[in-house]
Amino acid sequence: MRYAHEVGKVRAAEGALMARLPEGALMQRAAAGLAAVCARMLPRVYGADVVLLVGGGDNGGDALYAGARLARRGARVTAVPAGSRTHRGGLAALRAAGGRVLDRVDGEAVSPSAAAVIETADLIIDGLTGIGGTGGLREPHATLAVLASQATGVVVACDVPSGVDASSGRVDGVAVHADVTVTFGTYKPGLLIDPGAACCGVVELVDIGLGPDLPDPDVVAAWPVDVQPPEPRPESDKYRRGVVGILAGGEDFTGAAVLCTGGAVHGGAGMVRFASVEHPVELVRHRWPEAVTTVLPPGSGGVKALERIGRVQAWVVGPGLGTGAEAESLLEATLNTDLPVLVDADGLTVLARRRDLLRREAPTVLTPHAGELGRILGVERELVEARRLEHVRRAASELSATVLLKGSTTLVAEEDRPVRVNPTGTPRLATAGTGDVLSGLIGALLAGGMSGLDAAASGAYLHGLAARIASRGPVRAGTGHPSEAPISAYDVIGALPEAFRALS
Ligand SMILES: NC(=O)C1=CN([C@@H]2O[C@H](COP(=O)(O)OP(=O)(O)OC[C@H]3O[C@@H](n4cnc5c(N)ncnc54)[C@H](OP(=O)(O)O)[C@@H]3O)[C@@H](O)[C@H]2O)[C@@H](O)CC1
Ligand SMILES: [K+]
Repeated sequence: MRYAHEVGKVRAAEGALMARLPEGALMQRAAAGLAAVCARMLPRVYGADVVLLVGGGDNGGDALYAGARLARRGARVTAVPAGSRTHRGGLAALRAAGGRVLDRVDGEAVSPSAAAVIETADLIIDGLTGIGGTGGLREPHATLAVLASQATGVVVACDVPSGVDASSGRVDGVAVHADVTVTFGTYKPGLLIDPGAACCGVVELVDIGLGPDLPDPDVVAAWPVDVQPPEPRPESDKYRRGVVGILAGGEDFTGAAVLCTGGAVHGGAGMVRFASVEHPVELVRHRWPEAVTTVLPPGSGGVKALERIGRVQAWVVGPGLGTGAEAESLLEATLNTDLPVLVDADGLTVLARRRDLLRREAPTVLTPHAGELGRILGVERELVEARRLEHVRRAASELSATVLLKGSTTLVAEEDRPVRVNPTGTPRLATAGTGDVLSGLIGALLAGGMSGLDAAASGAYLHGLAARIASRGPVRAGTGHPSEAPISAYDVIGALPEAFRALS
């Protein structure tokens, strides 16, 4: 796992470690790591034009010491100081190494000479704000951040791209858009969660020895080895591998039923039981003959319906189900069982008015997007998008459920556990029906015996990986990048076997 700690924990660990080290040692470790990454980014350090954007705190100090190291290797280093003060030791080190220091930038008026060096630099180190940054960037930092983001040189953010809130990934206003972020001691949640994550480029972690002093992480992101879907054993039969029951679709909404069932069929379930009214059942039978289907006559109550369907090990309720009395009765019946239940889409709309149904012991997994979560919590969608970590945690705690918040950087939260941030995925996943595939897939993993947190996080991982596999073609000659194509929800289902194989 990649571990991320919020600012308070980083500072506490730093304090404990600094007490055992000579003064300035930690900053030298950070600066050495930063300079080493910068040197790797340049074709030649000797003669390269390097600009340091230097804020008033230790983040600026790191940039100055790293700049001094590059200057000693022959780079032409220019510091652009911003803010009311500048790190003294760092400034002296840069000057001693032959670096140039421009006049301090005040207000919005960045001098033409400062703007010109930023524009033409081979590499820009962003040392405006790190973990000490609070709120939206003030001037002149905001203008400098925009100039850096627009420049043609490589932008390397020191610890955190300035303008990104290190603990949450919030960005109020502008932020530096880096090609590489060199972060010290531990990842910060804001480097893994959008909108902050989108500002980071590639994140490089520099070990400065904080490890032994760091407590449990606040946020974690899986490596492939951390994702371990249930493996069938030689003695497994279809019942022991887990039967997932899907209650989805209606006369008007049939696609969700077919896609959700497809996610479960390719998600490793031993058997998929699908139940709905006649039309979606016909379509599911046609597309997924593997599924065992049940037609629910209109008006059949929830408990009776579950009896007709037969035994399952986990339920998925909601995609395309509608939000009326029948949908509510089915949702209530499944939540009254002692089985794991995943609630998605229309099921979440019903839950928004029936939160009482969530008083249960068995695992409950909710898979909202920002709008659905906003409806359940009674806040605007935009606010959820802007503060994803805060809202997913709040939902998990208030609803006593595992909550998977879909979107760019999908998050999975459970009370008192580190939040899982999904590292896979592609913006091409933002297309109709992919959420239905995800809920079927997670349902299969739940039925296979995974906990709510593991099933949701592993499902998100596999789903995002399948989307990448589906959208990416061969590497384009001369670019080093794979070609890409738009994908459909069906393509994601089709790529699930390869995503599973990539983990084994
Ligand atoms: N912890 C560790 O383990 C280690 C930490 N290290 C390094 O120290 C960094 C933390 O340094 P830090 O505490 O001095 O804070 P920092 O990020 O420089 O920001 C403070 C400055 O920013 C300013 N400022 C704030 N908000 C602003 C805004 N919205 N808009 C504009 N300005 C704003 C604020 O201004 P003020 O509020 O004082 O006017 C002040 O001048 C950390 O990220 C890492 O790089 C490593 O060297 C060693 C290991
Ligand atoms: K920075």
